[in-house]
Amino acid sequence: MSLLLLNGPNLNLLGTREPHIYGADTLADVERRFVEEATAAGHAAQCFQTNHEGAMIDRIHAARLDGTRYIVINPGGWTHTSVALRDALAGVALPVVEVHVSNVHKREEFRHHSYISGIAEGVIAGLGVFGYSAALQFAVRKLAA
Ligand SMILES: O=C1C[C@@](O)(C(=O)O)C[C@@H](O)[C@@H]1O
Repeated sequence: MSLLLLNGPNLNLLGTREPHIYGADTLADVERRFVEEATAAGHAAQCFQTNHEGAMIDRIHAARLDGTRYIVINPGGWTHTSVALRDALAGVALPVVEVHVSNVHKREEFRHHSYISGIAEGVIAGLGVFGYSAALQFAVRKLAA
């Protein structure tokens, strides 16, 4: 296994949640595409979504030992609140790309700050669900370099 896609709280509602902001694709669509695109690029992939911060932190810790070489994460609302999530990602020392479906910088001010960006290799926001594919392509390139 080499690529890990993580989605935080409320992203299980993709496709039905505020579709004018997040679009019509579901999380299942996003995860299927991620695995297909990873496979096409010669990498295994796993996907995980949770609404529970401790469960996300446990999954990140497990990534140390399961062959994960790159993490793509949409931390959802934890982006703007969670030192613990940042510490978990920093703690496992795996490269991270942070993805936001919406352009958080165009939205409410409380969405402008991210606890995650400071430890991420890159940040993608506002490209819709294509952002996950862009992050994957970037990770694949980095792993080949
Ligand atoms: O849950 C989310 C989704 C989000 O991460 C995005 O994908 O645009 C943006 C966050 O501000 C929000 O809390």
